[in-house]
Amino acid sequence: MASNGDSNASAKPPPEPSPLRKAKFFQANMRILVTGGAGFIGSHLVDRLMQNEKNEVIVVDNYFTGSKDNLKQWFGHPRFELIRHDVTEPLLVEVDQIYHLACPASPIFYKYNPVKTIKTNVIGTLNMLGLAKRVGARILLTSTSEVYGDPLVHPQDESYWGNVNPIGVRSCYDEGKRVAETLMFDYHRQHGIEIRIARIFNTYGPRMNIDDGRVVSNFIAQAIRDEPLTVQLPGTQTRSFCYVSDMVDGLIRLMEGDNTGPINIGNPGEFTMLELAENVKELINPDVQIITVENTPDDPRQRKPDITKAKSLLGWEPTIKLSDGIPLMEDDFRSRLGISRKK
Ligand SMILES: NC(=O)c1ccc[n+]([C@@H]2O[C@H](COP(=O)([O-])OP(=O)(O)OC[C@H]3O[C@@H](n4cnc5c(N)ncnc54)[C@H](O)[C@@H]3O)[C@@H](O)[C@H]2O)c1
Ligand SMILES: O=C(O)[C@H]1O[C@H](OP(=O)(O)OP(=O)(O)OC[C@H]2O[C@@H](n3ccc(=O)[nH]c3=O)[C@H](O)[C@@H]2O)[C@H](O)[C@@H](O)[C@@H]1O
Repeated sequence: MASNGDSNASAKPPPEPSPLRKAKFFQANMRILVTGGAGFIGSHLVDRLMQNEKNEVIVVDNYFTGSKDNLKQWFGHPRFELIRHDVTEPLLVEVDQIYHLACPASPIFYKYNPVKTIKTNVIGTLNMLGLAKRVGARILLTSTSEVYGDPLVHPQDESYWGNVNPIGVRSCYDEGKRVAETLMFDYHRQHGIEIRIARIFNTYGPRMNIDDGRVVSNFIAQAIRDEPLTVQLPGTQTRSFCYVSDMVDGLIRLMEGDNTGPINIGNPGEFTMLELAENVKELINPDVQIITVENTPDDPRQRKPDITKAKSLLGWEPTIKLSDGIPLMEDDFRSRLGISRKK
């Protein structure tokens, strides 16, 4: 039985998986559902899952922030299926594992339609838990460091309950994810569902939307286009940036391991936004200007994961440092923007 590393919270055994899983001559693949699989992290996760020829991957996505383009390498593949579907509606598929990522992640997108963001987090997670219960699937939720709000404890470990504004403009996302975590544990305790919760810290890499609005994609696109890097005030706020391949590795280890979580997955290297801008300037365009602009309400002032649990329970730690990850992302952005390096 899985544990959260501290105690065994489950009251019931998990539901039986499909009888096919125990069939003597069963040859078929592990069927894996990835919600939000057309998005940034989801599409990289799909690439990794598809490398294992025992996996069949089903993606559902409503394309709000994701794109079919991120998955075009798998179109027509016999082990791959893509369904346009909104997770706020029930879904009937027969699967063994569910990676539940569907949710807009960039603040400008999750604040665009906050009621829909809440519905996606609450009703969407409820629907995916209902599916997990019906078919006996293991389900992993991609929660967020935003459950810690504007943290008063630094770095953040999983035992910290957070400092979250329940009525602010970010609440649709951070409170939404907190309720999603609650639902996961209630289904685990009440129905024995096998759950996994990853608390993801800021992740970056190729395939982020160029106009995504998140800080790394903004700075890289601005540096390539020779536009000033917009550091939101005060500029001393910190974030810790994890390269997407490390993130995907952590998510798969969590899914395959024996611990429910929540487990922080992120890179503990901590940077102020001014330092990040200086790094991007140095690596991509030493002539670019750095300017300060107004910030948005409730922006967390500091963020850095304590990854002791990920190290000890998953044997995971990040391998790619920011100065190596930024050039990899620059290559992708340059090819999509059609702007080559200056000679
Ligand atoms: N990238 C990060 O730094 C980060 C940090 C913490 C948590 N997360 C979580 O990881 C997950 C993926 O984030 P991402 O950065 O890849 O974001 P993303 O916006 O690129 O991907 C989210 C995907 O979900 C889809 N989606 C949104 N609402 C949906 C709905 N109602 N029904 C079906 N599909 C829907 C979008 O179209 C998109 O393809 C999200 O759950 C996010 O909260 C990401
Ligand atoms: O890791 C997480 O848990 C969360 O991190 C991000 O949220 P946030 O850290 O606010 O992401 P950004 O919008 O990239 O902002 C990071 C910092 O950069 C600053 N920023 C942003 C954009 C910009 O152009 N300039 C700038 O200085 C912001 O003020 C903020 O302090 C993600 O977008 C969430 O989906 C995710 O859940």
